[in-house]
Amino acid sequence: MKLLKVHGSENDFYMLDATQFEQSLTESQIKQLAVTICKRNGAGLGDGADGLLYVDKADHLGPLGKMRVINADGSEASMCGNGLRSVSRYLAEQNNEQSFTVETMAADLPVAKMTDLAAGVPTYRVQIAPVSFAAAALKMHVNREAQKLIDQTIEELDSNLRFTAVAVPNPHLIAFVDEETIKGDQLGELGRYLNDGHNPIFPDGVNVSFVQIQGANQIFVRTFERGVGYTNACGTGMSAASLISVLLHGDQINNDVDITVKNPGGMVMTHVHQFKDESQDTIDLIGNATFVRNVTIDLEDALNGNFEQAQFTDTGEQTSYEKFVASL
Ligand SMILES: N[C@H](CCC[C@H](N)C(=O)O)C(=O)O
Repeated sequence: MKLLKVHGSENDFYMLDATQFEQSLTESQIKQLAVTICKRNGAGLGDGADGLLYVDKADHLGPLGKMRVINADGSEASMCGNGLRSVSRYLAEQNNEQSFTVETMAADLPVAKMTDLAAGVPTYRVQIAPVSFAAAALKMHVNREAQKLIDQTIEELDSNLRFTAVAVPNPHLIAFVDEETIKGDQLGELGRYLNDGHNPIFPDGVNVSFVQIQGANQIFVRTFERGVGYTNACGTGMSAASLISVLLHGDQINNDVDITVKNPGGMVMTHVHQFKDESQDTIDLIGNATFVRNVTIDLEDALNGNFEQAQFTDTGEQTSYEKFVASL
């Protein structure tokens, strides 16, 4: 079995092209594979990963392929912004196309190859959509079943932070904080509680992001992800944060201009397209699609966590990415 180790802003994944198999994997094999190979601290395949990007033939007519996202804990997400850039690059190079759509759980999304952000840093733009502020779309129960949460405190939380919740379409909870707070572990405390599997607010969990406005059209985003924990970056989190920044801080962060989004893993650009009917809002996410190494391992070995025979071949791209980050 061939895997590619990839990352978007150091949010790293194993990418598996399912079309290599005669026989498709079963749902339980896909889940078991994600949980087994993503383990960190030497317990998984190589350096582990934040999740598994499962690429398959599209069901719909038109898209060049389909992306599924399995978190490190085996839960499936409806969307993955950083992962979609690597999937787009993979499909672009396989099909010699530069602009096309990729099928995801909720929508067939337009993607395109862009000018490299830096030498040796392949760069793609992906559309993040659909957007919804509805509590039902977020599976959120706050403030006595409020239909939306826009820049408000959550009564059921002992926190005086003001939050906004938006699905893109995976669920995100966003709060604007100062530099000191973004460096602390209040984000982790919130993230662990809201993803404990039985809290009454987000029974299905939620990705939680703290956002610091750093200047005109410049933000810093740190995310505690559902099903993963702290990640270096979360593409849908940075996209959601950009949309809410335009909504609540439009004097500093503007609609329809490129926004620089820094994160612990590097930097991406976003571009918010806001419409009167907010359910039509979309966010473009532009950033690296780095292929770090090729991995070959027997499927049964990977499923059983026997990694000794795995073969790793580095592409050399990580050096270029690290040079890019050092230049920020
Ligand atoms: N890291 C991904 C998000 C994964 C979302 C997953 N954590 C969930 O929604 O359960 C991104 O770049 O958008």
